[in-house]
Amino acid sequence: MNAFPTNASVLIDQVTKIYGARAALTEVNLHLDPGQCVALVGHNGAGKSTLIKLMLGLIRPTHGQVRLLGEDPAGAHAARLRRAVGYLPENLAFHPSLTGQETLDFYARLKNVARAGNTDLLARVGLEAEAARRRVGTYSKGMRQRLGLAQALLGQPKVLFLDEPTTGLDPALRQVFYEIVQELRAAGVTVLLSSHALTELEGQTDRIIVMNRGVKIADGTLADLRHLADLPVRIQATGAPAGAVADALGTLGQVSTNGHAVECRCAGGDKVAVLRRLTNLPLADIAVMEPSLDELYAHFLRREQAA
Ligand SMILES: Nc1ncnc2c1ncn2[C@@H]1O[C@H](COP(=O)(O)OP(=O)(O)OP(=O)(O)O)[C@@H](O)[C@H]1O
Repeated sequence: MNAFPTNASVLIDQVTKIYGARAALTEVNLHLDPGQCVALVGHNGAGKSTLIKLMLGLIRPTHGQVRLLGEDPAGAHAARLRRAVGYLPENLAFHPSLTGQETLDFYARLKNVARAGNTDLLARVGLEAEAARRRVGTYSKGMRQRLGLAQALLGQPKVLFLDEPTTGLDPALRQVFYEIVQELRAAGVTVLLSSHALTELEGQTDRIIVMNRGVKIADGTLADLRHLADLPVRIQATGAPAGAVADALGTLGQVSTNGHAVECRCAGGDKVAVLRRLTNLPLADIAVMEPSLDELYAHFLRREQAA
């Protein structure tokens, strides 16, 4: 475990998990630090849920070690450790005849934490008194997801695992959701969220871990992943003819037309030089489009399949 920082909230050290003849995870190494929001992305069956279950101590690795807040999450102190952890599963089913307040009180008892702050916790996730008094059976998908988040926040966890937390939420609610995640991160909470919604993760997470068929294939900040992938940057310019743009760029980039704009593609390392040349032209507007997380993800998968 020496390669990992000692203050990491979660350590996954050379972990392999085998079910029958199938390896769900193969020699995975990763660590999550306090105050970090990390996205775990990958296709269906990539091993995301298996990783979260290992971190929660719900299953044990076939090989390797898992540490949660410095301890074995499936070891002797599992019950105490779980109080320091919040988990929002992908599909959380609540009893329809309980109210929101009763549901949260029920989970507080299960987790053995005080119920005193539950009304405030419900308000924090946007379930005010009237909503908290309603039966969960009458809740919208968004309200159920808010209640799920409140359940995960019980006991002020130090580590939070959120499995596909924004699926089915409208954009406004997603915004609220990410605001809460930012507050938690600022308070030093470690947040791991698994998601298929790559575009919305941009700007919300400190790091992105890409899984494919049980193997970690990329791990870094968006800037790290962009640097590693070295995909072309697209620059759209309007107001100058394509010929003039192509002449200005020479061999620095490829030029095509996209509607009324001229699009230049260039290597990330040539971006600044290309912009310098373009700004000598009488442009009306210019936009730089870095490779999106979707494009990076597709790139890492392609690279893996080609290997
Ligand atoms: N309890 C189990 N028994 C047998 N195989 C399992 C079990 N749990 C997971 N697997 C297998 O392990 C692999 C990884 O599954 P996992 O659920 O971790 O993927 P995932 O990335 O969470 O997928 P999804 O996005 O669909 O939730 C898959 O091939 C899956 O079929």
